[in-house]
Amino acid sequence: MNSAGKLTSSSSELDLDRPNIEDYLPSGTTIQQEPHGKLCLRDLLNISPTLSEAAGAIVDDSFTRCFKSNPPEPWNWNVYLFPLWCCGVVVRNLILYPARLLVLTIGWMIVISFFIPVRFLLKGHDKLRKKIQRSLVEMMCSFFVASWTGVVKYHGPRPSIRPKQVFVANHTSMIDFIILEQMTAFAVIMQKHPGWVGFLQTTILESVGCIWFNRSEAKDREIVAKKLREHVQGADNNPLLIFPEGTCVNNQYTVMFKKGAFELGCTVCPVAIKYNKIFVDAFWNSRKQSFTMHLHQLMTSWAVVCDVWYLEPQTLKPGETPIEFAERVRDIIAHRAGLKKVPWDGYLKYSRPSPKLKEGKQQNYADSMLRRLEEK
Ligand SMILES: O=P(O)(O)OC[C@H](O)CO
Repeated sequence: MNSAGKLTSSSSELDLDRPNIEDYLPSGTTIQQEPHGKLCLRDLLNISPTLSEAAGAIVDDSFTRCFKSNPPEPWNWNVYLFPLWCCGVVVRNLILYPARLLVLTIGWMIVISFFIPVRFLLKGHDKLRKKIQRSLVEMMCSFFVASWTGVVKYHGPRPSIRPKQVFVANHTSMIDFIILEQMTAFAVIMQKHPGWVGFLQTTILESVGCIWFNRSEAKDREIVAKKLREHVQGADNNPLLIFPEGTCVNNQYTVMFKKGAFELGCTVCPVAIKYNKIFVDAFWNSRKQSFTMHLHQLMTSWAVVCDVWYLEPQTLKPGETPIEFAERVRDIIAHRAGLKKVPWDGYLKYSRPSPKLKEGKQQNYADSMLRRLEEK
């Protein structure tokens, strides 16, 4: 790449990474709109863009922003709205929640009472057993969606079982998987969880070909890569679903896609998921709450509203690398779901930045300084 090209790409990366300092300034004004005669924090930040960037990185950075929950806007602030809000709290917690819990329990009882006999009695009839298990998993997910009064609009053709294709979606919560699974019994690649979720993974979900791994184990990653290659070769296997961000992002941003799904030599079918935060924020902030508490939050809200788009399948273009392919698909999903792209690896949530990444950032910064000096 020539130096002009390099400067352009680092410039766009810096743009993606630019902090929202204006969010932290008094409302109604921007850095550019200075009130006359009064010296404020804004004036100080205006002295130099570098200082403004540094201050931005201290108060807020694009990585942290990807994982920030969005608390609901308060609307109970006057004398007639407050009693209405109180009624809502009572209805949601004392009427809707128990009713939804009952629906979920009944649903579970139905699924399990069919699942166990099917698993043991249809041992010699693989095709029929797989078909029934697929329907039971879809049914189980439908009960989950009903338990939060999920209002899900699906756009585009429903996925069908075809060999050598992989579905990739942006990731906000484990409920993404439930929402997609109620329509199609995907074989999903996911982090192994403890507790009841882990139990579900290793019993019911394994029956549809789901693959679990521990992202901190390098050995697990190799095994998963091998299992993935085997899975896509099987003509009868359920369609593969991967969340290439590898972690939950707050549905306003999208972090880098891991290249694993894009080097399998398969057709990649992008799926964009956008939640409407009108009643509840569907982002699962796993550092702050367990999945059980996340579900409780959804089940005590009025409804979970979201749109799902099955987008046009994509194939690797001649001369394109898997990383470029991943980036192209990320563009398509980000555009459809209205997500802002940031140049971060989501796994940084769990590990320190590598020297390579730090050097890359330093290089970008040096390039931007050089550019500014050249402009002078
Ligand atoms: O947001 P994380 O990184 O805890 O990921 C949670 C789950 O593994 C998502 O499927």
